[in-house]
Amino acid sequence: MLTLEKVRLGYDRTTVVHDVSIEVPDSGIVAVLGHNGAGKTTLLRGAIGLLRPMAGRVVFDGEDVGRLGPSARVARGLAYVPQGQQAFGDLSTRENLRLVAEQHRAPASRMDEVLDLFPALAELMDRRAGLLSGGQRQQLAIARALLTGPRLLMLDEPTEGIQPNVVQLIERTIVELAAAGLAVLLVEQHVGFALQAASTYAVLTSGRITDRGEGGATSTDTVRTAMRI
Ligand SMILES: Nc1ncnc2c1ncn2[C@@H]1O[C@H](COP(=O)(O)OP(=O)(O)OP(=O)(O)O)[C@@H](O)[C@H]1O
Repeated sequence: MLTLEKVRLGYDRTTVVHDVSIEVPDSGIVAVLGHNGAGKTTLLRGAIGLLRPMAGRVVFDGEDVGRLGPSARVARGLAYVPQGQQAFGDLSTRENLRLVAEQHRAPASRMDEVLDLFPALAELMDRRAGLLSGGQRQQLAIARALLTGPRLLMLDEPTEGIQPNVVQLIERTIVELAAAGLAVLLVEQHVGFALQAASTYAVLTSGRITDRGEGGATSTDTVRTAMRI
């Protein structure tokens, strides 16, 4: 579904991601694992169109989308949940959701499905997003991405800095979404859940892929060695 072909990304004259190739198939979870500063966020920013590739191609459903901006890529079925539980803090949960739903002409049934996934949000519809906990705001951020009706969901460290009970909920939801047919590209610095849930993984070290293979707990030792942990 999404192919990054020898993609080079960076800022001004600094190259951060060096000719990286990654294939995300039509279904299942692909994990990109790497330490802080490895270039994981930069890679996702290139995939969604916040950064233009300096070299290489970003191909989605056979189309080279490398020159398209984020809205055009979202319209084609890509969605991106950045790190840090972003939402419009002054708007309520409902307003945050409605903004996306209206912009993407989401049918009412999609809103119902999303709220079924995150029942806690349904109880917090009138609360300002700025007053939500980190875990609640992360659920809101994923819900907003799902309202765009994606076929591929890209998540940047979705459980970072979140209380443990919500971590489990988010992990369970990611697995459920993937089981229901959504393709997922999950970027993580922690090996545990991401590797276990993934069909395939790649280790990113200083902007280069240093190891890749099949997901699952059996790959843990290989990945830990590749990441030097
Ligand atoms: N806007 C920017 N301008 C210049 N350099 C940047 C910018 N954003 C990130 N970088 C640099 O790019 C490198 C990779 O950062 P990136 O955020 O992609 O890594 P990461 O693997 O996602 O790390 P983390 O887990 O800390 O988010 C770092 O050296 C960082 O300082």
